Amino acid sequence: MGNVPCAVKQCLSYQQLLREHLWIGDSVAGALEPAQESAQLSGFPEYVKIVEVGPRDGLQNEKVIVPTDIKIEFINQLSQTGLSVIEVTSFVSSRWIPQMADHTEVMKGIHQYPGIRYPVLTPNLQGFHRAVAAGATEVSVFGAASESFSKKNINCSIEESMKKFEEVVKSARHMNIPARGYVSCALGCPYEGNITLQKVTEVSKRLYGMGCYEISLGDTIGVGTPGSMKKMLESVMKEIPPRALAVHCHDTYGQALANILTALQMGINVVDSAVSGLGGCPYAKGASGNVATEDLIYMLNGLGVNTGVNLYKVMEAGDFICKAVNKTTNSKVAQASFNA
Ligand SMILES: CC(C)(COP(=O)([O-])OP(=O)([O-])OC[C@H]1O[C@@H](n2cnc3c(N)ncnc32)[C@H](O)[C@@H]1OP(=O)([O-])[O-])[C@@H](O)C(=O)NCCC(=O)NCCSC(=O)C[C@@](C)(O)CC(=O)[O-]
Repeated sequence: MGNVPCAVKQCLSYQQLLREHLWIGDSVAGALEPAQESAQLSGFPEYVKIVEVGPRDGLQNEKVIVPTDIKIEFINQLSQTGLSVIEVTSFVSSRWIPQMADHTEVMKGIHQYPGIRYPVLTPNLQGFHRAVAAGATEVSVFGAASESFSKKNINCSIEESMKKFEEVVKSARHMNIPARGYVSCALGCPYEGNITLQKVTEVSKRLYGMGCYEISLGDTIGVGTPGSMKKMLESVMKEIPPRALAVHCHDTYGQALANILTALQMGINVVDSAVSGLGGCPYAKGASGNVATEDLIYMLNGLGVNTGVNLYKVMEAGDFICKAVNKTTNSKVAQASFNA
């Protein structure tokens, strides 16, 4: 878009610019548009499912409470992008996470489109029952491989958390509600530093064994590297098949895309990300946002991997939420596109 004259740019909305001029440069065109089947590179999955966590992980750490109608509009916009999974909110204590206090209103207010799943976080039975009453049809329990993080985040030990999660997953199963499991601190803990591979594997195995259909391995503080990601996955994959694993990478040290690439090469085909790279856990101080969905799609398009997601529409949703929360996007792709 560098060759679009400035005067022209000012007359056009960014949507027009995106639609009409962004793909002028041949070098980026291949990655902005979904790849042709023939462009598929070997060694990567044909399709990657993106789990969009922006409305939940992306917003939970925002200090200023985002109005409920903005959250609903944000989720409704994301539903128009081709994403098949959008994590919408958390049924947690509003004393712990004030930003998620409107979980019921958000859940009831969004338009739930057929074919799209809208999971929510539920740490215990109380949260689960409230989520179901609000219309949730998929839930996630969220544990940690670090004792200290578990206590800080959900106020109980790993062992205690497993008992609560078992109750949730059992109840979910009786109601035919799929349950996903998170393992935080899979590549490092803000309180304990290194976490052993054995512990990450053990917690993952327990969540999988109790009936979580997918285990999302969280680099909560974004300290992982392709090397540590590889070792961690090798260990976890001894117990859980790759098709039941996802990666959830924060980008604090700028390694998220490289870590995801490593995971893809190892057979993972589910990746969590947040529009505009929003996000962070209030109990993981200093950690930056998730990998930006825009950057992930750009990379996957370039690899010839199908996601079914429209990058332009995701950028528009990212622009909407960034303006609403008065933030600049952390997505490099969005920055390059809007500033070009
Ligand atoms: C887990 C709790 C609720 C335990 O909180 P607690 O204080 O230990 O709970 P409790 O069972 O002792 O009950 C105390 C009070 O909390 C209430 N309570 C109890 N449960 C609920 C509930 N579900 N919803 C609403 N209220 C609840 C309960 O009713 C009671 O209210 P009171 O009688 O005092 O008025 C609390 O610690 C909490 O809410 N923590 C927030 C955790 C959180 O949301 N963290 C961020 C998400 S995790 C994350 O970001 C990481 C991830 C997933 O993205 C992956 C990665 O990056 O690694």
